[in-house]
Amino acid sequence: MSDTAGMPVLRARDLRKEYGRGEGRLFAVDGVDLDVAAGETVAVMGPSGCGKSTLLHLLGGLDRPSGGEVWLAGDRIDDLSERALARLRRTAIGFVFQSFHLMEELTAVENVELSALLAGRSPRTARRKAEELLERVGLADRARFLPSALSGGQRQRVAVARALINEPAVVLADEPTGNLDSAATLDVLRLFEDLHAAGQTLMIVTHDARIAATADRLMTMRDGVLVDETRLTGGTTGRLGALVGLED
Ligand SMILES: Nc1ncnc2c1ncn2[C@@H]1O[C@H](COP(=O)(O)OP(=O)(O)OP(=O)(O)O)[C@@H](O)[C@H]1O
Repeated sequence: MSDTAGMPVLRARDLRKEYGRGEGRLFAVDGVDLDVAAGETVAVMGPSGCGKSTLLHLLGGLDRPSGGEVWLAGDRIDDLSERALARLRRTAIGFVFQSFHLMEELTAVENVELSALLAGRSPRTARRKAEELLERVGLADRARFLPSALSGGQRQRVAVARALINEPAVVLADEPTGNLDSAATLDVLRLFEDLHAAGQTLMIVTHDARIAATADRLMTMRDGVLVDETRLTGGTTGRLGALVGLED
């Protein structure tokens, strides 16, 4: 990686993604510029279909842009080879999805350590780090459970542990609480707040204003473009708890 002092962790310039041709052509992302600083939590909101997931996929190298540039930790990534991009996805970016995307036949600890093994860590190191992370997300006692024996909130916490295991420059979360009830939502939000407090750079796509309220910055998207940007005071669990209405 290049010298990253002062560089945003994530940068997009005139980022575009179009689908289809002719009459059916659709600009899912239509010229997005953004910078996310180290340690910042950014929330992205907007109506269904406005391009939020597409934007996140472009930023995380899950999808190729039709135009524009993506920079991660000082390096341009949109023009990398498939092989280099795959390595980057494994090591520099942590993804959290709405539907968790856990391997059903693997236990919680195996799901978490798999990412470290794929990134080339030794089995012993991968297991140790996976166990530490499960402890950090409050699931030390569920390490040997299969996903089917975990609640939605617990599954998402396993997914967050998995996203963190290779110490990514940024965690990209796409509707991380979209499948969760209020109590589980609060658990996952607390976890994101802990990550934020620990200096993890985070970008969270959400429909949930409570999540957005915990971010440093809220970006609003419409028809493939960022139409508004608001700097927030940054969330705390206490404020969040009050918002969710589940705490004193
Ligand atoms: N692979 C694809 N092929 C064609 N069109 C697509 C594809 N993926 C997304 N789109 C279209 O691009 C637009 C943006 O989709 P995207 O999933 O990014 O929106 P979103 O804001 O994340 O929506 P939601 O909030 O409902 O998840 C939509 O109109 C969608 O139908």
